[in-house]
Amino acid sequence: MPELVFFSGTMDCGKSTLALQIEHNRSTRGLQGMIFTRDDRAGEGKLSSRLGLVTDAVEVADGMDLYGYLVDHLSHGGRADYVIADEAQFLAPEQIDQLARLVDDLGLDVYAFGITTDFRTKLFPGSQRLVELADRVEVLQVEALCWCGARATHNARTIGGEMVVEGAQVVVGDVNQADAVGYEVLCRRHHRRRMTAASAHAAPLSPDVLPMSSA
Ligand SMILES: Nc1ncnc2c1ncn2[C@@H]1O[C@H](COP(=O)(O)OP(=O)(O)O)[C@@H](O)[C@H]1O
Ligand SMILES: Cc1cn([C@H]2C[C@H](O)[C@@H](COP(=O)(O)O)O2)c(=O)[nH]c1=O
Repeated sequence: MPELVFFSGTMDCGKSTLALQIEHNRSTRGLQGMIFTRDDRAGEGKLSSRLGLVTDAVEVADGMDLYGYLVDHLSHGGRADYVIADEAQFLAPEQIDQLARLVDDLGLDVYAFGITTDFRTKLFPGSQRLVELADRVEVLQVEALCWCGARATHNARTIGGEMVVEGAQVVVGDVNQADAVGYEVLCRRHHRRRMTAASAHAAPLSPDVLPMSSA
């Protein structure tokens, strides 16, 4: 049965890498994918991973009908055996419905990749719709870690290393941006306390650091 799968996790946990691996494994077996993305850091029409891999993709615009785009592609002699949608948190809820329709009406597997919540821990509308509609939600196996060593579960936005809690929901950016607006993944405890690596290291040593085993 074709499926709509939502692969989710924090920033920097390997979502785009997995998207590229799925694409590689299928394309080397002669299958052809339709790859959608939106606002990838590498630029328009790109799906990129921090491991250095990049592939071309169709840049999704506001109001673009993803179901209509596929039907048009197929009716003009194009081929698509499966669909990948990266940075799916940036898609509108209607576009997620269109992805579900690709599964149900065209019988295509659709693999969507994205972060679930924003820097204020609020759901992105596209991710909310994916949680509502997906056949499966898969949390990535590779754990991103908070500076304290615990599993990172939340995304913080930072300016000069300090966490901020106000601003637009969408600001394209990256982790490890020391000076500019950037992002850092944190465990919930340190997200709640607004403790980034920079602010924690500026503070006296505290029990917030996980104990290290001497074994
Ligand atoms: N130099 C490196 N060596 C090994 N793995 C790396 C390196 N740089 C990044 N990675 C891996 O790539 C992951 C980020 O992959 P990426 O697909 O860009 O993440 P996402 O799309 O979830 O933001 C990191 O969690 C890490 O596992
Ligand atoms: C938390 C958060 C993130 N973003 C942006 C920052 C990046 O451009 C992407 C996430 O990309 P990744 O491949 O998962 O690292 O989302 C944002 O716009 N708003 C936020 O709150």
